[in-house]
Amino acid sequence: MKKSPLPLQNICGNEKKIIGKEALVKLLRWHFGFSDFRGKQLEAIQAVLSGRDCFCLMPTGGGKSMCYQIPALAKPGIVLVVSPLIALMENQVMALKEKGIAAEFLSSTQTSHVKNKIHEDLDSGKPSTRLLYVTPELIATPGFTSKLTRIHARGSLKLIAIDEAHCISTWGHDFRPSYRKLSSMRSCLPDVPILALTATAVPKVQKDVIDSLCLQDPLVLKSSFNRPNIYYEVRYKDLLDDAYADLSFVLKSSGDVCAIIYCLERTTCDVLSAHLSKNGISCAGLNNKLRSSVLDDWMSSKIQVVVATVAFGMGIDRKDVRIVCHFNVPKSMEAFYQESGRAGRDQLPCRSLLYYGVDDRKKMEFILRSAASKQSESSSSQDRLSKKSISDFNQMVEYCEGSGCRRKKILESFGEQMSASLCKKSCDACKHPNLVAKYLEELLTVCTSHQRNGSSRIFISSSTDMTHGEQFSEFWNHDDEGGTSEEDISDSDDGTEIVRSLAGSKLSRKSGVKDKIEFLQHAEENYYRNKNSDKQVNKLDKNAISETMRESSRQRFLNALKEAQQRLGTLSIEFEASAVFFENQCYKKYGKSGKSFYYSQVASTLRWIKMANSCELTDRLLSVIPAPLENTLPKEEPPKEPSLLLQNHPMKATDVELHSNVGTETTMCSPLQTQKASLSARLPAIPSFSEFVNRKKTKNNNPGMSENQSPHSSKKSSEKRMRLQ
Ligand SMILES: Nc1ncnc2c1ncn2[C@@H]1O[C@H](COP(=O)(O)OP(=O)(O)OP(=O)(O)O)[C@@H](O)[C@H]1O
Ligand SMILES: [Mg+2]
Repeated sequence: MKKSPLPLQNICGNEKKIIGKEALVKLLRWHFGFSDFRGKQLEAIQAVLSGRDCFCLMPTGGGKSMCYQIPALAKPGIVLVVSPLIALMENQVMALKEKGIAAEFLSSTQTSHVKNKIHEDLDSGKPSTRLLYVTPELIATPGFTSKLTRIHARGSLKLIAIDEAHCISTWGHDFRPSYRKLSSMRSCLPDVPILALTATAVPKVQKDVIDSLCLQDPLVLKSSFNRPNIYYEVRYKDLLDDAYADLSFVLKSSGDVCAIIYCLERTTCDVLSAHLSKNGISCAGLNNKLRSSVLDDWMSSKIQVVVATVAFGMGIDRKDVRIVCHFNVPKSMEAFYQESGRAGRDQLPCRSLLYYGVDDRKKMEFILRSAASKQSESSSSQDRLSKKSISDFNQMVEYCEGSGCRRKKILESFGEQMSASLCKKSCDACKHPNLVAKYLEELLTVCTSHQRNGSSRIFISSSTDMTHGEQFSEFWNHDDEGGTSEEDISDSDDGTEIVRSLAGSKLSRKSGVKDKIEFLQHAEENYYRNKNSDKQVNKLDKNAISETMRESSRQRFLNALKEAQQRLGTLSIEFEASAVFFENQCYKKYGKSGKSFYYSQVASTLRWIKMANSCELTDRLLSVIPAPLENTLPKEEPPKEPSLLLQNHPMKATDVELHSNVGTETTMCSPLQTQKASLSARLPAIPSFSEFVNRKKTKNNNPGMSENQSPHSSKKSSEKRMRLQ
């Protein structure tokens, strides 16, 4: 049941004075049911309520959100919360609304109807909204800045909270270019206090955050990074027969506990989650398509184990995570600390498990070196980034390959001194020192013998595609952030673009060492060539889809279809024409939007081909290419509005007829048609992301309109929406 807000008369007032602890605790109890403040919460709250800037460094799960949620309830007016992820904003707003607190968020995922209502409230002079969550991209738009200035002029803006503030620093592990734009807030809204919150800030990042946000004489609050309830442990892949089986065993023997497994690549997530599920573990891989449903199932304990890339979890508040496993070595101690810190937010005992492999290490080193060059154009800052990311990663390697207390290593990497006795045997190195020493010795032997045999196994397990130096991803590229988009793109696979874009290798397990070395040399040459030529390429060209890219996509479709044939046996399709068809579909849908979207569509179609059975494949191709399949498709049709393409296609009408005939006139159909009919009944056409979003928007905007209803009437608005994307 919703709780009405605690009357504020006794506590509120716009004047900048310290509000007493008692009144604030009363708010905490009334709205959140907690008996007292934790750590430095109270100090942070009192500081911002008195109008002072504050930099708040608290460990993951330490309760940073409360530092801006209580101020929102203590005084009238709005607290603006800048958050890097749409999923994170949605979760927090939902949780606050359930408590009866007037919180809203603004993002591109909302319908214009919802957005308008929020804007109406903001413009109303006396807004009822207490907490307004926004993305950094939105803050930077001139329209929103002037709106904030107006709200502020009316005296209704009382605090700006910047969550995950380390994203502003290029020294941080999760740098977001869009966060840089927040530096203008101080000049636009000079006397509104700013609260910067983060769980990860080495001294350099801390200084960078404070400087970049122009915090004035901020109260700097720091809590210890120690997470005493986490047991830290490393397992060595090179010493295990089968790391998958080992992880299965660990999870099973821990009981049906809640866990997050982090992998470097999405393909590993899929394979690993399939393996775990086969072994009876309640588990799902968090890929793009299933993203929100898996997240919902995991948050509501329908599934216990989620296998995801590191994009998952920032700010996700499931308290009872008992195991966080890194199946590949993380890129830095900061990243590792943040991710492993998602375990045990309820302060109860939990475990951080890291599977370390020498191959993984080499792969990550390559990725980081290449990523540094991609991120920066000036050679000096490139050098700096490259050195920094490699030295950050070396800390992680030392954590795994070095002897001594793991906890001590974590804390020391954040500049915190700790005596080994503080660990109280809560890491494998302190609890089983002899065993860990033995493992490290064995690891050394394994590595030496690899080197002696010249059989470095770099990249052998990668399955990501990399063709002609182009990387394929199903998600938006953060390169696009600096573009023209006025809205946020914060729901992309956050923070992983570095890894994602460079993790690929087309070397298979079967390639010989010579091939691998040649490939690496080639990659290195390409990398330096691109590095120089990139400078001359403007944004527009970078986003254009060249004929070479298109050809390579066709080739990828062809390969995927041939693989599908091997997997499925006979496939009665014409391969080349089908490959051209699939590529054309991607190009038609996203040719104008640019290569990120185009790749996104190519990648998801490829994944679909890899998973489809022969009926599904035949059906998809039959529904658009008149049988017999011929290579007669126009190669360069202008892009059309996707939903109309689908809905208006002549074959769609046949689909509907066949659909309605199922069970009555099936004898009239050929076996293939019968198959198609039943498939039409089971399988709706796979919508692309934009189709999905547009349909959703259409539905929301026209609640009376059913999904099957012809969209002709709304054609104009659909086109408009497409243009906006
Ligand atoms: N004073 C308190 N007493 C008890 N529980 C609290 C208190 N303050 C916050 N919590 C709870 O602690 C959990 C973690 O809080 P929160 O999500 O704000 O952490 P955080 O510091 O933002 O973590 P992260 O760095 O992972 O985002 C939440 O479930 C929250 O309800
Ligand atoms: Mg948080």
